[in-house]
Amino acid sequence: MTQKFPFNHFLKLDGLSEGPAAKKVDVNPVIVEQAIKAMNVSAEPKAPASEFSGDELRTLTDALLDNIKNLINPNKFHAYFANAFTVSAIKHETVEIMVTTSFIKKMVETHYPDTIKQALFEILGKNYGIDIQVLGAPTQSLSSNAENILNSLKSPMPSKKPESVKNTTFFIDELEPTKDDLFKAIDSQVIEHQTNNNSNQIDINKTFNNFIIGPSNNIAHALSLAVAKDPGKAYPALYIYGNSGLGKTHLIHAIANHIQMHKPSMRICITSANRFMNEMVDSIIKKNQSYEFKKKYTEQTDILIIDDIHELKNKTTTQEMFFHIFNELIERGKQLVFTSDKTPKEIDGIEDRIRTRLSSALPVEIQQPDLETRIAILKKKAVEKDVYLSDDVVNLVAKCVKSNIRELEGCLIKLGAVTSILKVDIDLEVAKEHLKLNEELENQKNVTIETITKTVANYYKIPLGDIRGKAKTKEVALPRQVAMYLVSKMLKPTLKDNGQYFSGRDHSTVLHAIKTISDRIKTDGLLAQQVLDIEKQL
Ligand SMILES: Nc1ncnc2c1ncn2[C@@H]1O[C@H](COP(=O)(O)OP(=O)(O)OP(=O)(O)O)[C@@H](O)[C@H]1O
Repeated sequence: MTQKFPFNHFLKLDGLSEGPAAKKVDVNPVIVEQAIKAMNVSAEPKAPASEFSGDELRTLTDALLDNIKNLINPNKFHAYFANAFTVSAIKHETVEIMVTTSFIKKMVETHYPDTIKQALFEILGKNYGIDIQVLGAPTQSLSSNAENILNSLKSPMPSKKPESVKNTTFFIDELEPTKDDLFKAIDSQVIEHQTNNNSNQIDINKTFNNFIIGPSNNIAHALSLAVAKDPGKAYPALYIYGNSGLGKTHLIHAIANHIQMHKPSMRICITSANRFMNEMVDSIIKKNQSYEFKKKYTEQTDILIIDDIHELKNKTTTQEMFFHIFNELIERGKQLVFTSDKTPKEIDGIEDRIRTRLSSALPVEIQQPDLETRIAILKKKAVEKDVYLSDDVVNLVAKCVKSNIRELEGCLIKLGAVTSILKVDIDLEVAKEHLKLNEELENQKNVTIETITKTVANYYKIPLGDIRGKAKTKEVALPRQVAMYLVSKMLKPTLKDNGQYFSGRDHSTVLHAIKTISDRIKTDGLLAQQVLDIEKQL
């Protein structure tokens, strides 16, 4: 063997084998030795075996980990190196490295090749290439014998060690197959969050205070608050509708929490259409207590809130009961609130008399939140859940997850779990990897000042030239302001560039337009809706 680097030098370094980088675990040194030897047996007859012995490779691994530990963030070191990384061979000018999962291989290859090469240079005094493989994955140079031994290393060590190896310790904890378990733990935290549904009781965590308001939900929020402040009076029946995960359930719990706090004597009944049906079936069929059931909802309820009312479809007996309860509560001046993912017209399988009752309620839609609202929601939830996310990670997630706030929350839960379980900081790469986000795809939607202004012009049915031109009539003034507002919001150009496109208007005109529209959409529901519709088309 030709010694091509000062191995003797680094073998003499003090404390290498005691480096804090790796946790000590008990392993069978005979198996380890066999594994390392086997890894060096090439399936290709011409490929040379490692130029170094198992002991030397182990010492090199320790030295490398010690060195890398000083070069990178401790959390990242813990996640990608401390329990996951070993030098398996050195052939010619290349150091072969084994890691425990393909995710780690990808992260190390993407982010740390230079760090590893620098550390190798510092230890070995010369430049080496690196070749990273996943432990247990078939590689060209591993013989089947080596794979068998690696597999035996990956399975848990027998709890009883042979007498001869007691008290022997090596730094081989990268062989513990724990990463999969960790990822499963992360997934299960997300699933637990998604399926946690307590809507038969008032959820004290869903209040008006932590409901973020934006153009997509400001009217629903305002009407819900009005109902909560003056139940049974302002709007005796409110019907909140919109797609899944946009905050309907949050709002009904906010109403209930507000009433409970400010009018504690009022009796609130919050349920879902399915629970209402199950309770009814239970009380009528099993307990023969139809009267008690009806009494509970008519005489003992001041506020009846039913989530997912569309679930009444095709349930004739439940619809019948609901019809009577609805009428009686309205007659008594009580408050009713419903949510649904459909308008009353769109619900199939309900009787006309139910449809007309539901249609008599004040309808209000919650729409898909815009980017700013999504960012605000993420930031608020991150603080609530004590997960630190940098602004660029928040922006990335909000940009990629558009249609559902529950999904946005799911991302946050996942990132929180990644931080606490894998002990890594969340940066853009980690977020993209774990959430499988593709920012490039989002960016491919080529929104330009031209496309925004054309979309506004089409929406208001006026020629593009008029919006960009000098005319100051009422018909074009508002669309032009909307266009300037959207250009500023979506593209963030300078005020000068923004005005330039609109016949060279100056920065104060653009500033005035942006302020006018952003102020007005907070109070003018119609305009808020128009702006939202245009944004959706872009
Ligand atoms: N504007 C908002 N501010 C803060 N959190 C929100 C907002 N909108 C929705 N959320 C949160 O998003 C999650 C999903 O919302 P919610 O359960 O109210 O949706 P939904 O419209 O009732 O959906 P579904 O129809 O599937 O029941 C909840 O955890 C809720 O707290």
